[in-house]
Amino acid sequence: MRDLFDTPILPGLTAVDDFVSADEAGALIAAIDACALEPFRFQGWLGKRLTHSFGWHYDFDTGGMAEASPIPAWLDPLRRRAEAMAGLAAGTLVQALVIRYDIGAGIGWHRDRPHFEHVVGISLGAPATLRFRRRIGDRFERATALLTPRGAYHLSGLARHAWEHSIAEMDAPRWSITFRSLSDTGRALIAAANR
Ligand SMILES: O=C(O)CCC(=O)C(=O)O
Ligand SMILES: [Fe+2]
Repeated sequence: MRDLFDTPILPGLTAVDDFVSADEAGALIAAIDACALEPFRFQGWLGKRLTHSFGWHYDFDTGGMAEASPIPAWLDPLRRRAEAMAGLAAGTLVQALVIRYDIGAGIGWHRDRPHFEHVVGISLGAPATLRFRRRIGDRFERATALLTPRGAYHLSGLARHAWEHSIAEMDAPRWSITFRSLSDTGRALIAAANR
């Protein structure tokens, strides 16, 4: 994503508009709604956004990773396009998390779990602002990226690892699909847990 002067807003953040067509977006939203969506769970607390993972499931209650049902056929072509957009080899993005944000749902400040490396998100429904912050001494440096409906973004490098991101509570419904690759840390943690 670039500003008026064509410089990236954050190193490691790229975004494209119109990643999926309007027809595809309608079908993807219907397919997400047909998933067994559950409120995001975090240490005994239930979030307002509804989620379902494929490929791998990171459990925020236990801090563990478990294999989940495979990425379904309806997501596979999109995953391939997400890999191409991010310059990743086919088969790299092994997790898909689908989310529905109803009115009043958002996502608080976080960095994605270290088990994962690349993050490619597809935004459906209402536009949203992805907010970024990183602590510099006693203050926060901040940046924002507009997530246009049907657009995609890729987080890697500094945007992925040094900055936190969040989305304010929505005032209209939004759906997202985020594909992730495993990190070396993630592979090591999975191997250690299976020993
Ligand atoms: O909905 C989105 O696009 C962002 C989701 C997100 O940041 C996450 O699940 O870690
Ligand atoms: Fe995230």
